[in-house]
Amino acid sequence: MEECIRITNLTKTFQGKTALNQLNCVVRQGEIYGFLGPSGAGKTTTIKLLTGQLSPQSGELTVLGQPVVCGRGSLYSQIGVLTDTSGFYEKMTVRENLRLFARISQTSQTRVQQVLTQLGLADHQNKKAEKLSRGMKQRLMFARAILHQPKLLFLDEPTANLDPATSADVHALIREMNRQGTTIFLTTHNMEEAQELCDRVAFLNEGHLVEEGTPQALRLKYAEDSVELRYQDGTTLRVRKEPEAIREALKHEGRLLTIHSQEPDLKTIFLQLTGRDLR
Ligand SMILES: Nc1ncnc2c1ncn2[C@@H]1O[C@H](COP(=O)(O)OP(=O)(O)OP(=O)(O)O)[C@@H](O)[C@H]1O
Repeated sequence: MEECIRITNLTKTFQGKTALNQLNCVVRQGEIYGFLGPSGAGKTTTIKLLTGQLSPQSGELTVLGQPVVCGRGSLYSQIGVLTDTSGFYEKMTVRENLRLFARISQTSQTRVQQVLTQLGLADHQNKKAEKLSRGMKQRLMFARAILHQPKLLFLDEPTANLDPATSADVHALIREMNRQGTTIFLTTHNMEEAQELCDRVAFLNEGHLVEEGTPQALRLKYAEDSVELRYQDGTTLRVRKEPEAIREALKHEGRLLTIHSQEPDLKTIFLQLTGRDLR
């Protein structure tokens, strides 16, 4: 699979304080890559560096085959960014906002109608942006970010402060965009979100990348080396995850109901690796 993002030995400091320290990672084209870490880990800083809004102290960044140069906008026609500071004009309607952004990004006006429909905004297109619910505002920001059909979309905490139903809608949108070929670089501290959505995840802690892999591979890697057997009479047995131990346990008189492998969730793995919770 082709590379979409390459980060090599990236270091960023703010007034002498290290935010990112010798970071390395590769995002492949077509994947949903989750960049996970607690508050202050350096997630937003990484997005700003990758989108040329900050320059690093050292290291190299390549996005869609081009070296990233701070302040140079040559990538902007191919990437979309959604952060909590992504804006729109409150006093303009949904449609007017998108028509304006379409003009700025030299996107056809027919695309506006397409995006309004795709994001379920068509029925709200004549509403002023300030009158939208939080979930609909998030959709409008998404609409703005994907209007020009970017190959790569950066989503900085796309479901922060959204209720579960709206978050589920946003997840569906992310999946849909990804199905249509957009690579997604997503930051979150919501581990369930990451587990459900991401093809691969990276754990960031205090500016270091401490682990990376598919959610399933990580769960297996950090799985306890024991299984739990549950019998109809209510007995449970925990034995080593080895054929001999399991065979022995199967000799138990009661009728076996289930065998569970003890796989931790991403939150537990992060805690185990860093001693920190993901808040
Ligand atoms: N412009 C800045 N000036 C000084 N320090 C900064 C600046 N931007 C970020 N930092 C510091 O860099 C570190 C990483 O911040 P960053 O915003 O990237 O974290 P984050 O993982 O995105 O956190 P959150 O989940 O809260 O958004 C923090 O210690 C933050 O205080």
